[in-house]
Amino acid sequence: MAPAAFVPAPVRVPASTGRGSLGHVAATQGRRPLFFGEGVLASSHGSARVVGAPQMVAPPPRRREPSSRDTVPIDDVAAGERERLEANLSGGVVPGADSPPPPEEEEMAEYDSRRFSEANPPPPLSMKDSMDLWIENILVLYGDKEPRDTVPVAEGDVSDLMGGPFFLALHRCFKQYGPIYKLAFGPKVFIVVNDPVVCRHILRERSILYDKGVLSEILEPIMGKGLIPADYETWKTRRRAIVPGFHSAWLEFMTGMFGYCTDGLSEKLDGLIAAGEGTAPVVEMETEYSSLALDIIGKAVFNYDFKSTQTESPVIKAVYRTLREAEYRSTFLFPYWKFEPLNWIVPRQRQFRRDMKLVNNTLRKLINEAQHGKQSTELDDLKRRDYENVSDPSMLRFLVDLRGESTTNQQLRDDLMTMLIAGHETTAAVLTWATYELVQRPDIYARVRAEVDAVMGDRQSPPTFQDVKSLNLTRRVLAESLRMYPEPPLLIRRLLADDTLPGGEIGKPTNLKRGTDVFICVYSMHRSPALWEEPDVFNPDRWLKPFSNPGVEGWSGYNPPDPNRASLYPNEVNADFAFLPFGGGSRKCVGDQFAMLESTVAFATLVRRFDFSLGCAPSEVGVDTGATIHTKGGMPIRVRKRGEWDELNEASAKLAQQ
Ligand code: HEM
Repeated sequence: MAPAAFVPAPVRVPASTGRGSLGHVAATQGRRPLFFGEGVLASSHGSARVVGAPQMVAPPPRRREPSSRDTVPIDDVAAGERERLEANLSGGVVPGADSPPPPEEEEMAEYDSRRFSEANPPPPLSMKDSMDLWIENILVLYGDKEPRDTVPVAEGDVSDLMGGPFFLALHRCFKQYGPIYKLAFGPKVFIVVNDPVVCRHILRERSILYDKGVLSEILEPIMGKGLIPADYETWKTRRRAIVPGFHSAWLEFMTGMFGYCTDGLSEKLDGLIAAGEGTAPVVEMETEYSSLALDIIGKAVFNYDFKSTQTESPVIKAVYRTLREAEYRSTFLFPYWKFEPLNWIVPRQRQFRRDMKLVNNTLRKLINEAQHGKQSTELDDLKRRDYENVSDPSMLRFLVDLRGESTTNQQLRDDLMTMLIAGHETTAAVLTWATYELVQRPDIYARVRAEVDAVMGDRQSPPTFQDVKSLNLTRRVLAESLRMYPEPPLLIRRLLADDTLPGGEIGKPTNLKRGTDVFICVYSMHRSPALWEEPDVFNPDRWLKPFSNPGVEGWSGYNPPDPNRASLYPNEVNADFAFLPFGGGSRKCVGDQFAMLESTVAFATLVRRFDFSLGCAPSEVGVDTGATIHTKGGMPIRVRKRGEWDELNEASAKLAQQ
């Protein structure tokens, strides 16, 4: 791909805390890296061992036309997921893969990627693997060994990376070095990729070769063996059990619950407006969305009403601190909390232990109650359950009742905790940034309002599952928010066998050694001028147009989803891995449809009842990161009763004349 694609473009993001750019370009093979320093980013693991592995060059990725299996009808979400999963689990590389032909046995080295399949995963990394990779990197660093790849090395100082949100620092690197580059901290090397073809390879075609690496180490103390950090065998079993839980009857019932919980937030906003006595209050909406998402996920996952939009309790506080700790830890690439004495000395760690105890006790109680009322039921009967008339419609109940699934209470606790964390801040962030963008575009806001009015008619009740299917622009607004603010902005992987990344946009395959840590910077890919027209502009209508980029190898072009048949929301498949709001491949988010339905219902409900405008200058909204993209100091939104914001009314009037 021509380097011109990476001419720096102004990135329109809210004011960040980031500083300066990373020094100058280091030619790939020449100068040695770089970021010696505090070593904050050094991971304790992450190296590899190669036993005489011949370096293979993968064939160039073929252009892949979307096939019928790529689109998942919303009415059959769980079935589609299961089909995908079963195909993945049935052995061999994931279907649809541009995989090389099977090699001759004697050609295969110990960690040759082609040897492995879902049925025969690569062995976990050992200490020796880590040492081997470190030694190789040190030899390369001192010029005693040729690097095995030609990937540019981002040079600079570690403080350049640490001076603000990490993903923004990576985005600066992306603009300087292109779609694949390396961050090197002495002997510790991270490969950063932002190319759809390479992402497809890592997430789908060779997903078996990549585990969650440092992310698992960080999250394991909180999530245990939940899906995100779980070892492969546990993940395989639990994902099989959990995915069918998101079946369409349950999602439909949940849609009603999303509306019910949003009504709680609406009542609170009504109260604040009334208390303002004529002055529209400025409400910190990031916090409100966070409370709403907590209420929803608590009800959905274990039928627990946090009522956090209305009250505060010790459990809520403990949950929040635990969630914050999970986020805080995911910004550290060195798991210092694994050093046990610190857990007793550092006040933050002591607080964390107390919080975990309280949260675990609450979860244990709920799990015991669910086990008590266990009614072993076939999957098909669970999918036909009359959710309107069951006392506990939660995911926990489903997992306990599912016939043939027997698991420990500890595993259930880990499953629930993982879903609580994974489904909370992510959804809150989508709503926060969608609001931020929309209030700056009264023209689009007026159209969303008109759409919601048209679909809802005179009904005051929240949107239903059927309504969501008609809220086309509203759904595109949320998809566009996820493009501009992907949650999380980075995906983290570690390679478990030697592998060759396809050329992708840089046109050259890249050889990687077992143990290499890889970051997929989704944020950069979603804002790449090579893939998106005016990537920094909020334009929900971009999702209406098919487009393609012939400059990108393997790019088959984005196909807008067909609302009559396909997934209601743009996704990684119809965008051919250029859009990764929920990841992709076998580790794709299990809660994607749940989250999008939730955001659509909440957003439409609020748009119908209130006029939101920004309570400060756009540039005053700063960006920060944990696992998701947060604001630096909140999202101040002026809240008025519907019809009281003049600019929006004018835009609506103009729209009516057209
Ligand atoms: C807008 C909201 C959400 C976003 C943007 C989001 C995003 C993601 C992404 C990008 C991944 C893949 C991570 C990776 O590949 O490393 C993921 C995984 C996951 N998400 Fe979500 N998520 C959201 C909501 C939810 C909800 C509501 C739930 C549960 C109810 C959930 C549960 C999970 C789980 C369990 C995984 C791990 C899947 C696995 O490894 O098999 N997420 N999510």
